[in-house]
Amino acid sequence: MEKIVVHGGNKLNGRVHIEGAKNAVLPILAATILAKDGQTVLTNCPMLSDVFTMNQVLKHLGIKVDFDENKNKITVDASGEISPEAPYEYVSKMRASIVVMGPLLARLGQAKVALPGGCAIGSRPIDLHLRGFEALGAHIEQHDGYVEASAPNGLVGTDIYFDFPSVGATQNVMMAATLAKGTTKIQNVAREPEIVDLQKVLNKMGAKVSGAGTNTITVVGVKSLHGADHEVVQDRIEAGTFMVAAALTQGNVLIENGITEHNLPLISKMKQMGVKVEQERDGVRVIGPAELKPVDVKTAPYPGFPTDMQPQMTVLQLEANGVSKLTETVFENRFMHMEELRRMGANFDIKGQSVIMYGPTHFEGAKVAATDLRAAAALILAGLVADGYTEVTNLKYLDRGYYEFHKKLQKLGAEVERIPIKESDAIAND
Ligand SMILES: CC(=O)N[C@H]1[C@@H](OP(=O)(O)OP(=O)(O)OC[C@H]2O[C@@H](n3ccc(=O)[nH]c3=O)[C@H](O)[C@@H]2O)O[C@H](CO)[C@@H](O)[C@@H]1O
Ligand SMILES: C=C(OP(=O)(O)O)C(=O)O
Repeated sequence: MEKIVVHGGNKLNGRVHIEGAKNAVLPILAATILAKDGQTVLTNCPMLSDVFTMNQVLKHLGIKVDFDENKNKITVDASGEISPEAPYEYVSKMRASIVVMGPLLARLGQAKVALPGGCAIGSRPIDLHLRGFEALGAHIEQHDGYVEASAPNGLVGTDIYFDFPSVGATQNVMMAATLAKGTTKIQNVAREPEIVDLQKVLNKMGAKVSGAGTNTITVVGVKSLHGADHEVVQDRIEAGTFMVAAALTQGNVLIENGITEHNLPLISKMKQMGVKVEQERDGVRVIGPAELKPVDVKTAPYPGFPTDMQPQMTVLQLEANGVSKLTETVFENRFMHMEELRRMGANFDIKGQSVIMYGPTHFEGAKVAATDLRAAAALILAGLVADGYTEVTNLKYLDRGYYEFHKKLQKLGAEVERIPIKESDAIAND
């Protein structure tokens, strides 16, 4: 086991390279299940533990997967016989594996996937996914911790309305509909850039999907799909995390090839706080001010403020001079990082879905533990501006979504290292 040790106080300066998006590549890997012919070649794939887990899921299904890590390239060949079952060992490691269900059901007329269960940020049910499959004509049964879907005569296109624009349900149902008979219209869908990226891949594979990025997606069913080549879209959450790092440390950082339009809610709030954000030829430049102004933020589905930037944003708000509020509307339990930040000197009250923060904070280095992926990033960010040393443990969460985070921070001038945990420390962390 390892920990990250940060010595705070350095301003970040320089350029940072951003990887392909975790939340785009995972559903795209699931989509490769649909290709009965040919290979799918994905480039700009981030080297993250979640990506390795999804590769394992595909391999378990009988699909050939080759990850050329030097080239960030994954080649998938799903042309042979495949199995309909994704077992608990894999699904429990990563909730996103539930998105294999739509492609399996579409291709095989059946799917058996372990129920993913809850996680640190909330309960995360899959009722919207299942209702979508049922509307397409699938029969659903749940037993022994598994959900089984079957449609022996194939799925049939229909009109579907989601009560909430769930990202995973949108992806799962749009993939299921690609091979359905007739047309499927899905309303109140998620509009995230990762949904747009999935639509691009599906269409390259021969599907007829339109509307991604709006609140209605239309899928005209086709007979079969084939492999395709695709470059995965940039990770807007990794980009946003480095934007916050620059703003927080009074730094000056160029986010290489940053896609401003994917981070508008974050950029708008940072500008209100006094941060300079400028589009340049090579990317987005972020310059942190001497003093941050307080702001109120509310998370919402895209194009609202992303919940995946919420923990990082709370660190920036805590550093601001005055009272800030953050309201979390997407997940019911995403303030776990706040108590760790309290150990570093943060002063705040949690009232229902909101946290009221009293800045500016005099962050002090402490031993803290990550509770989930973005919490891990937030604690490291706080360490960048804390007096003394901050030690962050539970890095398995960080590795789900950030590739060599400490090395990228080092390159920008932070004093940060990743080192093995001594046995005596590990006991304290159990
Ligand atoms: C791999 C991936 O892309 N993960 C992202 C995806 O997760 P994920 O796809 O799981 O997120 P959803 O949009 O589905 O979930 C959002 C909310 O809807 C609820 N819900 C969802 C489905 C359902 O059937 N019933 C239901 O009630 C969830 O409990 C949650 O409160 O979108 C989230 C919201 O932007 C992000 O935080 C995650 O990083
Ligand atoms: C919550 C996240 O991911 P996942 O849905 O994969 O847990 C995230 O990326 O912040």
